[in-house]
Amino acid sequence: MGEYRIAVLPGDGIGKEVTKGAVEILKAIGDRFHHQFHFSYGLIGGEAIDQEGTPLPDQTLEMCKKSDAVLLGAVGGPKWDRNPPHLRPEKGLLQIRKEMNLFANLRPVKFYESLVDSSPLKPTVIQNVDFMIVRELTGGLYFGKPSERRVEQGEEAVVDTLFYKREEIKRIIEAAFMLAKRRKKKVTSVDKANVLESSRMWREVAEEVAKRFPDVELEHMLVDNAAMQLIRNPKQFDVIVTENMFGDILSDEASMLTGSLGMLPSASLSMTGPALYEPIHGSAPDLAGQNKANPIATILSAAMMLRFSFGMNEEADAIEKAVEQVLAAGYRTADVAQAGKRVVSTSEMVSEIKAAILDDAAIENIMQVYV
Ligand SMILES: NC(=O)c1ccc[n+]([C@@H]2O[C@H](COP(=O)([O-])OP(=O)(O)OC[C@H]3O[C@@H](n4cnc5c(N)ncnc54)[C@H](O)[C@@H]3O)[C@@H](O)[C@H]2O)c1
Ligand SMILES: CC(C)[C@H](C(=O)O)[C@@H](O)C(=O)O
Ligand SMILES: [Mg+2]
Repeated sequence: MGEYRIAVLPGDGIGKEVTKGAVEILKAIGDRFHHQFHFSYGLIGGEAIDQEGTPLPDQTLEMCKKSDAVLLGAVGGPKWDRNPPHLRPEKGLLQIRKEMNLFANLRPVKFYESLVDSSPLKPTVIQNVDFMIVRELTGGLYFGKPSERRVEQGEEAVVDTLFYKREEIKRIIEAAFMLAKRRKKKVTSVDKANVLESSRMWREVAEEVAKRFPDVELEHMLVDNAAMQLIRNPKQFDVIVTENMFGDILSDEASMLTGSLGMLPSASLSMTGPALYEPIHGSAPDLAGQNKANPIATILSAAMMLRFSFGMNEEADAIEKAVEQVLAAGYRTADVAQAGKRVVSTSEMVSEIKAAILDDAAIENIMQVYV
């Protein structure tokens, strides 16, 4: 029996509700496949500021570094929006990404047939969409220094810095090519090379890396065009690789191809240490505490954890299949609700997915007896 230590950081707002759901699903997987998952909980974000005076307490970071994988909900909320920069919940998230060297953020965008009418886009545009956004996560505008307000010639001014070392660009582009090699063999590198020097180096590095992957096609696309192409013809994409902030924006946009921001999971990987799994959405203060949020993005993030961190493909498949089954049966949280479908709460959706996982196990047991 395998034993795995999972650090859970629920964070703020709906982060708590959706991680609670994903933990329940992991427990069901543990029961069905006979794995021991040990969960330990830590503070991050606004709640950590309130209780410990810092958005990422040392204890939380230590616990995560010692774990086999981390599951995170979301951070942030209006309560902390006027705090100084070092006391913002989002700072805790950026710090944990940096401290754990989680440079590669994988955000898969996958179409679900049963949600075809939940997206505002036409079925012909979104049917069979299946691509991966590879977002650089520990560099770029989010981390460059200086980032400050200052006075220049008596005028109030402000600066943020888009900084990358060549090596940081190289490793994320390599990650994208490695993924593409196992997929449809196409990398779209998204940049703003017509304006930004950082993007011109990005393009140069992409071309160097591409030479080592002759069977993978490389295309460059300017980010403004990419934002448009994602809506015009998303089926053209296989792997998109891009800078931190471009990836943040494009992935929220891409979520609407699946019907909701509440559907998109992610994995943040480092070269060596434990990985972190989180939905791409935020703490949704408008839904917090109401048992209305869609837990599927976090549940699918847990499936990514099983696949990438623990090598459990069958277990990850079981979660993904259960999600598909429950959606196909017509259960919907409010964000993807359609006329004639059954609108359920966060906890009801989790129960349905859990039941589908365990029902399947029951069928398997019966088949083992008779077949
Ligand atoms: N990874 C993170 O922790 C993360 C990501 C994004 C935003 N945030 C933070 O969250 C706070 C709110 O930001 P925002 O409103 O711009 O973004 P958000 O992602 O929290 O919400 C955007 C919209 O999508 C909806 N939504 C998001 N997740 C949903 C879900 N699972 N089910 C149903 N609907 C969902 C929300 O109700 C809202 O209307 C901010 O403090 C922001 O910094 C955190
Ligand atoms: C909360 C914020 C710092 C974060 C980001 O921009 O990376 C979020 O939007 C995300 O996509 O994970
Ligand atoms: Mg974002």
